[in-house]
Amino acid sequence: MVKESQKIVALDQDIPVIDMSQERLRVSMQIVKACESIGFFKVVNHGVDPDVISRMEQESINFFAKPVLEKKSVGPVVNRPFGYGLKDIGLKGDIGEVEYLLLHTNPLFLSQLSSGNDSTKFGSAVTCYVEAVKQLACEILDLTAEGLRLPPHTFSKLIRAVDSDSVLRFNHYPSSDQFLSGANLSDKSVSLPRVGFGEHTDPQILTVLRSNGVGGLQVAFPDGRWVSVSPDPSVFCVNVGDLLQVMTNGRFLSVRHRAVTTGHASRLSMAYFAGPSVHAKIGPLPTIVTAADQPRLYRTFTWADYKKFAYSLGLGDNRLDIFRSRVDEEDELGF
Ligand SMILES: C=C1C[C@]23C[C@@]1(O)CC[C@H]2[C@@]12CC[C@H](O)[C@@](C)(C(=O)O1)[C@H]2[C@@H]3C(=O)O
Ligand SMILES: O=C(O)CCC(=O)C(=O)O
Ligand SMILES: [Fe+2]
Repeated sequence: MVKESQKIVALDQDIPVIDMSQERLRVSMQIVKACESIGFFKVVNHGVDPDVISRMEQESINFFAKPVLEKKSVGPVVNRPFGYGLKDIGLKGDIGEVEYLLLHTNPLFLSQLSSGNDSTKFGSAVTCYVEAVKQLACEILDLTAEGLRLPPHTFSKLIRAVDSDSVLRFNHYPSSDQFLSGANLSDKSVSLPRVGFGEHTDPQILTVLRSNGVGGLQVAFPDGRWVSVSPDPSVFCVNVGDLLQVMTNGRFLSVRHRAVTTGHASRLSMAYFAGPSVHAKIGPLPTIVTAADQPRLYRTFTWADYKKFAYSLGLGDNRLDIFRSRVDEEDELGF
């Protein structure tokens, strides 16, 4: 159950909606402003083919409608956290009213993807969707770099790397008649809303999320308000991840967010987490540190180090603080 202190006090009129069909300079300035002030925004006129989206949505509806045993057998067989999950999030005992499918987006993995009889259709829908959202993520990152007056591919080159460690996640928050714990609304002990996906930040560079028309996503504003994002299947929600906060030396905010479920209808979300190669060295960009005349806030680390540490913690724990620079530390990054 969501605690009293964590309840929503605002709806999303304060969330920036960025029209990507505007003049490029304007879009890039709006993106930078949104990343600095909240770390979250919506994009419209994003150019992603609606057929690619609706095909992916239909395939994920079909997937979650299957019996649990079949969902668990989605292949190729991989270790947790990948594959189908029911309520368990991560490796540290976090749970939520959610079932999900977590896939690595490496093309070799996607080419082997199988999900029962409809494997080819499912695999091809995923491949097309990943290609489209990756393209969108790279475009947004290029605009971001331009807005910060950095070389245009500063961030997107990390995502375009052949060994980029990007993942795709499908989340299904069932309606109360399908609650995963077996409870239903006629049971007076069931308190609503319930936590679907607990409060957290996304560890990667950038997240591009699309949902059906059912709400549930909430973002924490810097002033302490939790803002409920109104659902719109035609937009993509974009949020800054931990690595982008580090690379911008804290200028951009990796926003805390969560998903709650009211049980009125089932929510389906699909999130693409754009990440670098596990070997990539991540640290504050020297130009940003110098230009802003700011002390360097974070050390340099590899994405592999960061992920390993993230998985040793719970969902809502602060991961970034441990990577803060010590005062006596030199800037050792040759980025
Ligand atoms: C508890 C955890 C689950 C998570 C990895 C983590 O250690 C902390 C972040 C979680 C998160 C949030 C964004 C993505 O959904 C995810 C796949 C990711 O990369 O970081 C999940 C991880 C997960 O569910 O395995
Ligand atoms: O389902 C949602 O809207 C949010 C999911 C989320 O934050 C995540 O998968 O990391
Ligand atoms: Fe998230």
